[in-house]
Amino acid sequence: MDAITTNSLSRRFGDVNAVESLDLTVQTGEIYGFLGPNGAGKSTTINMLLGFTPPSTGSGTVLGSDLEHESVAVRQSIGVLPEDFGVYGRLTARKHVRFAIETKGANDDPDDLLARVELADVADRTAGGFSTGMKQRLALAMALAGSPDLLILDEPSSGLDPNGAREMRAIIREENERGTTVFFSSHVMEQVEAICDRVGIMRDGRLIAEDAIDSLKDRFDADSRLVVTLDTVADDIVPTLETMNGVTDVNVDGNDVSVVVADASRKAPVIEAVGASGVTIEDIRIDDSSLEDLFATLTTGERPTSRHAEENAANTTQLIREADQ
Ligand SMILES: Nc1ncnc2c1ncn2[C@@H]1O[C@H](COP(=O)(O)OP(=O)(O)OP(=O)(O)O)[C@@H](O)[C@H]1O
Repeated sequence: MDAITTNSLSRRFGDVNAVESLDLTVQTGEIYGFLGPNGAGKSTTINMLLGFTPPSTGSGTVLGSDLEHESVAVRQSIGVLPEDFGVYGRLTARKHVRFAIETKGANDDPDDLLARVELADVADRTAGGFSTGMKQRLALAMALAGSPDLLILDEPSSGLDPNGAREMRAIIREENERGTTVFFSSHVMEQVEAICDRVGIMRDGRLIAEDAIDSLKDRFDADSRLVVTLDTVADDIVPTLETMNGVTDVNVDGNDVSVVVADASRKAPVIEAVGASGVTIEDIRIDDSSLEDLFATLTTGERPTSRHAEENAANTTQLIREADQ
């Protein structure tokens, strides 16, 4: 049995097709990253999986239960970290987790779950005063109650500092090793690339690509970037490289010449051409296309150049900064 299946699942809000004809299969035991830019339809999909938002058309199952007509059974059997988790301000962290355990009919020790998310020290504090990251950790502890077979996490690293994000990844891996299927949405590519078996990429309500990350990179013929550090950068190096077959972009930053090649086999001729210009090569670094570049390619329709990749990296940094605040 697959953990999640959807069949032409669609949801309209007025004129907006938030999700359109979504056919999704999440296999039991995998970590599936559900990607897409803001407004792509990720949360609407998750809300339909959880029975919070009824589909306009289409159907689906979660752990074998119908998402529309058996949503209580669905929510009972899975662990959920919702997008906007609201705490009960006057209840302690322990009471939150105890409530989740009771709801699931489980017998976990609340303090064990709080320890897993590094909140053991604040178990007796009321959650109203928790920071965004602490609330996110508390939500994760609640999602883990009852050792669910499926975790559905909406932007799990949102609000977490880099340490928190790393711990979140470690918990996801541990749960997965225990046999839990994990479905999580994100627009922070680094999170996804680090832990997912497969990813699905949404754009404007549609699933535009779905595969293992390496297969996606191969399929979309992802770029490779080569950074060559020289003792001096000759004036004619950029025009020489730009006219070479397979070179899509050249940039100079100090003594670094960054060259993007559309096909990995074009790297060697680039290095030869640089060497033949009479300068000394001090270092060579190869940066194969990251998921960030691939994401930009698929979700903006543009083929990313180095500049785009830098902007994407800056966006990621900005997201992480925002998450830290
Ligand atoms: N309750 C609603 N009423 C009206 N429009 C909605 C509603 N919920 C979602 N939408 C619209 O549906 C589209 C998809 O939104 P959704 O929240 O699913 O995207 P998302 O991929 O989760 O985005 P984000 O990464 O920003 O959370 C957007 O255009 C959004 O404005």
